[in-house]
Amino acid sequence: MSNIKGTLATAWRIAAPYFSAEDKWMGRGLLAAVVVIELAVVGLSVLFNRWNNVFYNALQERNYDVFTYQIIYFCVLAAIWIALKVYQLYLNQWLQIRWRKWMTERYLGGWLHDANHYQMQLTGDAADNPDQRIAEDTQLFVERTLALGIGLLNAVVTLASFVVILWGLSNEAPLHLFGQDVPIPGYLVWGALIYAALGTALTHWIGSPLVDLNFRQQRYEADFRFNLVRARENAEQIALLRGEPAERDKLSSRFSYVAENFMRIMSRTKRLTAFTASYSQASIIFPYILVAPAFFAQKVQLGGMMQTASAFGSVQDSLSFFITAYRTLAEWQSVLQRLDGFERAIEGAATRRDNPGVMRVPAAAGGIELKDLNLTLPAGAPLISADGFKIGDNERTLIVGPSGAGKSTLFRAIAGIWPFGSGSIAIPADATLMMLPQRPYFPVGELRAAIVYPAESGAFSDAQVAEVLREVGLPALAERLDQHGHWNRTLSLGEQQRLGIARALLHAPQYLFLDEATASLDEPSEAALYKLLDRKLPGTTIVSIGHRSTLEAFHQRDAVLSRTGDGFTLHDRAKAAAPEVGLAGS
Ligand SMILES: Nc1ncnc2c1ncn2[C@@H]1O[C@H](COP(=O)(O)OP(=O)(O)OP(=O)(O)O)[C@@H](O)[C@H]1O
Repeated sequence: MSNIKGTLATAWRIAAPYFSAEDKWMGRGLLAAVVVIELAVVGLSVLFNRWNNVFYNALQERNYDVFTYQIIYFCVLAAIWIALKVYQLYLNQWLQIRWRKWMTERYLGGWLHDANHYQMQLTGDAADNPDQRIAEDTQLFVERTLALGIGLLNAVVTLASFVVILWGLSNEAPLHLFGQDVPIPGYLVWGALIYAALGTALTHWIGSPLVDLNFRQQRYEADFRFNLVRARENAEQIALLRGEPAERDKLSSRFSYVAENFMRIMSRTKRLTAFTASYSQASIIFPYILVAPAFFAQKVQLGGMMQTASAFGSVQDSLSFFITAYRTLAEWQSVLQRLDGFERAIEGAATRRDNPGVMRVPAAAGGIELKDLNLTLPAGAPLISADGFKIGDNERTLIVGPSGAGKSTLFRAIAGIWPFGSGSIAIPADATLMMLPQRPYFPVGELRAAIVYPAESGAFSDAQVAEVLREVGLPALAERLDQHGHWNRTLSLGEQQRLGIARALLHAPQYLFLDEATASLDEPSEAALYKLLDRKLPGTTIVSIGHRSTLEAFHQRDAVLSRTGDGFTLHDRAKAAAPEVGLAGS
């Protein structure tokens, strides 16, 4: 019971916000229309039920006039029923797409707000495969919630209407056993109730493992898809390393989880279907068995018996709602669990972002200052400490240190996406920062948009883009600005790094952080790019991470991460006299 309450509370938490959002009037209006149509459909089924009585009596009495009248009456009812069904589906789908659009935008907003998506990945929150949650689960949630909600409404209203009819029919055709009337008021209603209650309990008993199995199935499918995408994205590496057999084994093993779990679903579904199919077949003859004694004792006409069978069928259908909807319910519950986990993961990421261990505070003066900073890994192991380390405006600083010391993590903390640790990073309010990694990201699409990312495609003129391309040594690309492509795949890493510098030149941030951003270039090209940065971005503070000693010449200041205890400490290194070819004054 508490499980049902919990599930309904979760469903409400996920579903309700749409109906009080900006689109609420449209959403409520469409929902109301769908509900009203459903009620009208139930009303029609009551009329159809009465029609049974009159129609079959006319047949029994061979009354041609009543027969033809009833055929015409049936056609009118059927025409109205068809129109209602058509519009019910149409309006239902209209509501589905509006609701889903709203939910998708909300989830995209939460997931891609600040660095929530990164935080969720960092801590491995219970939100594997967000793509599946946003794309597939929202669609399933909206569709299944409406199907189940409307189905339940239909079941309740049908039950109420037909219980009354069945009660009346029980009086018309009293239970007749062994030549005697057995006066049980509403015995047809009780018969239907007992029959459905037994069926529901057995269905739940057989089908309950399906909830968990469906949940797992979705996860295995998503894992398999994710690994296929990774293999596609890393095709070159896999081909160069001749990693195909390893990939094939890995993918086959992922798929074996999909197949094994599916086999379990199949065997469970087989048992469930065997039961539900027998149950629904039995329910066709069950009412005749109940009424037959009264019919053969001439206590009731053929029409009465047919009406009873039809009413019994309706009561039976509505009471068996849970049985027929069991698979949908199981799937719906898994979808609920996944969306709930996703919403919680977004909330968790937002809470961590709002209460980070590492505070970013506005710097009173210019520059960036690391105060009593202790960065840790997500699990709490110490990584870097730095206290009173200040990077002055316009300064060019090179940070060196052993691999894995935490240099990139320091950049992440300065960018505000690494919350683990303590202390603070003072940085001017509204400062513009740009991080250039070793492997810059270019969205798939037009080259122009890939270069100016994350700005809009038209934020810079073609002349500006062409100019920086020429300066970074890629003049040929200026001819291809309109071309669509997967630039991370087609351009060499060196070209990608040049494009990264081009992006920095266009955006001209106040603070530019280069994390081995020129490491794939030869030393003369790297030197040329650093000189270009110095010339074109005179007001920009530059902090670089690099392993090459030749980089020192382009920075006024060297900082080093050296091991102290379990972690590393950031401190200045006395700079050896370097030839004046560097940025400062070259
Ligand atoms: N999300 C994470 N979860 C756990 N450990 C992490 C995570 N991200 C980074 N690390 C670990 O933190 C340490 C520092 O990583 P970081 O990338 O900052 O090193 P780095 O000094 O930039 O190394 P390199 O010079 O090789 O690029 C590494 O040991 C890395 O394995």
